Amino acid sequence: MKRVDVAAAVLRRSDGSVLLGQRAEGTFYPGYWEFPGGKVEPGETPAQALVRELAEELEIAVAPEDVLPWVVRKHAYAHAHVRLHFFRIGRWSGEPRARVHAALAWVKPPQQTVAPMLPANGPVWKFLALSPRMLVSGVAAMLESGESLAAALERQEAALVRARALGPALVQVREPAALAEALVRRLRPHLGPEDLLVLNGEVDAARALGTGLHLSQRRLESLSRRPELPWAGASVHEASALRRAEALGLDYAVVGPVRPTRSHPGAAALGWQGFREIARDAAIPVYAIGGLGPEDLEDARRAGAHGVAAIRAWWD
Ligand SMILES: Nc1nc2c([nH]c(=O)n2[C@H]2C[C@H](O)[C@@H](COP(=O)(O)OP(=O)(O)OP(=O)(O)O)O2)c(=O)[nH]1
Repeated sequence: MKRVDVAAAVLRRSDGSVLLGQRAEGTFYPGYWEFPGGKVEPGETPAQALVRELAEELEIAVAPEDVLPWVVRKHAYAHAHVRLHFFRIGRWSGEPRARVHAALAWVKPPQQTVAPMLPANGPVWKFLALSPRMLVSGVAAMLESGESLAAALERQEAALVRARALGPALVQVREPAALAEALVRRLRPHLGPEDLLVLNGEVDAARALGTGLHLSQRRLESLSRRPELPWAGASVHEASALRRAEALGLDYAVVGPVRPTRSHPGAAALGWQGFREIARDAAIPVYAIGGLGPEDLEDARRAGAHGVAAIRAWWD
């Protein structure tokens, strides 16, 4: 079977909408919607191919440093096995024009207002609903340092309100069961349809609370199937665990620690280079964690991250 490398762009405007193109008559899968891009030519890197394709297909110019690696998906079509290198681009010059597509549309995830999408793109569209900001809760740690439950919940609530001022949030509740429930009850009134809660705990508890699920690397390694919940992700510390999260079809992974942290003092920090090596060619979005805050988002994206997960940065 022929193997083809393809580079595709998630061009995102500041309102969150993403550009899709409809494939023209006379091509493979005519009428289907895709992310702009095309085949990688011999001698090109996928990022170089994308800059060329975007100039040819849309007449826009993108600087190489604005082409940010995101996820790599494999798909077996009847005509070829494709490896799709998706990049995120938030800055370009020129107004996109349909030079090869039948139509162009700006669509705001998660609503998919155009259809059908190319078969390989379903999971990718789902990933676009994930916020770049994950807040990891810390109520148990606050109680350990002598704070009252009321004060700890109050701080978590205030942290969520601050984070949401920047856009939708993904909240990971990482607490013993009784605290988790109290925290979910406290945070939920602040959440809108674009926010997402995941429980670091048991599948049944997540189902009962109506949240997604976050797995530790140890729990990830004990599973042979994806938990049946709409959203599920995992923390991983090495590439082999990331491969497992991908194989189970999880929606995201969290990789770290990037910097030394107070919550995991013994763990060796990866640094951005170590993070980059683990996250390279990941099939699912990867959050960077470990001594990071919202101000690290730009560096994280350059290293291939979907976003930043933070604990203390939000509530300190
Ligand atoms: N550009 C793009 N291609 C995608 C996406 N999803 C997806 O499965 N693909 C597949 C479809 C094609 O097999 C391949 C893209 O190839 P292409 O558009 O350069 O070329 P093509 O097969 O239509 O035609 P040609 O260049 O051989 O004339 O990747 C996507 O979102 N964007």
